[in-house]
Amino acid sequence: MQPFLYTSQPARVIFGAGKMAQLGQEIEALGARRALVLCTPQQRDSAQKVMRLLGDRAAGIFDQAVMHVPIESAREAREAARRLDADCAVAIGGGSTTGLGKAIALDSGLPIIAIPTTYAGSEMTPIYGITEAGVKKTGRDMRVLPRTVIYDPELTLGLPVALSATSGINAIAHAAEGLYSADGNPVMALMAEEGIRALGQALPAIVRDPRGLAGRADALYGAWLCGTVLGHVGMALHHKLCHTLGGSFNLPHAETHTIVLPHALAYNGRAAPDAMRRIARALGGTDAAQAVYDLARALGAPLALRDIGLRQQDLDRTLDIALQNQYPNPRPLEREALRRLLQNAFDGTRPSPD
Ligand SMILES: NC(=O)C1=CN([C@@H]2O[C@H](COP(=O)(O)OP(=O)(O)OC[C@H]3O[C@@H](n4cnc5c(N)ncnc54)[C@H](O)[C@@H]3O)[C@@H](O)[C@H]2O)C=CC1
Ligand SMILES: O=C(O)/C=C\C(=O)CC(=O)O
Repeated sequence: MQPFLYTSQPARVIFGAGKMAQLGQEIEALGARRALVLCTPQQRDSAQKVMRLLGDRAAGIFDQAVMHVPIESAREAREAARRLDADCAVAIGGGSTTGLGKAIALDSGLPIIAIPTTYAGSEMTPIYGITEAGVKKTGRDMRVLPRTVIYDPELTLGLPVALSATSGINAIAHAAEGLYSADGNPVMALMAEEGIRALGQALPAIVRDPRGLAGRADALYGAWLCGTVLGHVGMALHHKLCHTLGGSFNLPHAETHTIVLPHALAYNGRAAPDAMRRIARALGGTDAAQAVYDLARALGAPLALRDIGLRQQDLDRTLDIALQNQYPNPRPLEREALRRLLQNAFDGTRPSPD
């Protein structure tokens, strides 16, 4: 056993079909009276359901959550919270909506209740991201960690199959990098392997039967575990590359993670054999990188960066940005090998050990 440091973060998690009905009690338990409900324009119906559920505890809806939290929408949401005299916020949606709640909490300390409807995992982390003048900055601050999280699989029944697949692999990426994190620990390793296992079984079940509650519940369970890992330990090369591709080329978040992960794992394979063994075991394969690639292919997910809007001429710039700052990674960052990694991800090649 290697030496480790383990710090746990407070979490109140309510899990189960129909559990959204408990929201009023949870707001009361926080000592709050007026909730601002946050959502994307596409999920306004869900926010209206929350409003009806809350009755006179509902302060209003702010429905302008967008991916990567542009500072303008963060400012508008903060202003709406002040104008409506909200003393808490309920974020119903994926990582973009939770991220907007975090931007409010960072500024005001307002407690957030998260009701996740994708598998991105932001609800379990003290990580925030805000985009200003085309540059996305992320940071960690305990003020933004949602105080209560309600996982209700019924709310995910309408998540399109394509987004379910890529969002699920976004979650697997948190756990995979958690397994070789520079500040990993045995508790997070247990959660990571179990999270990958749960998602590896649930995602094919969702593709077969998108409205099957059992598959949806298992995927949300996996997302909770993987999100917890992201919240507790540092990430590495894979998240750095995806952050660069999302922030600088506006590539879609979950799809980018899905395409890059097998190649990042192939790059790190020899430097992190124990993590790779655990990832492969969790997915029932023999090679971690290939098992993730084969899962994505079986789910019908995109496999090549060229298919989601990146251009060949963007690869060198991606590499330059990703190499600007050093960060912990099991294998040192080697320019030529990383360029090969990016080319393989661009082409969608099945990875082989690098
Ligand atoms: N701070 C953190 O710890 C983390 C932050 N993120 C951030 O979250 C964002 C991505 O979040 P995602 O969840 O991937 O996407 P998202 O929150 O942007 O959602 C994608 C789309 O799916 C819709 N949607 C969500 N749930 C749905 C459902 N159940 N049924 C039908 N439609 C639904 C949304 O309204 C939106 O149009 C990125 O900005 C990423 O950086 C992601 C992971 C962790
Ligand atoms: O970029 C953020 O908002 C913060 C972290 C993540 O998005 C994690 C991830 O890349 O999935």
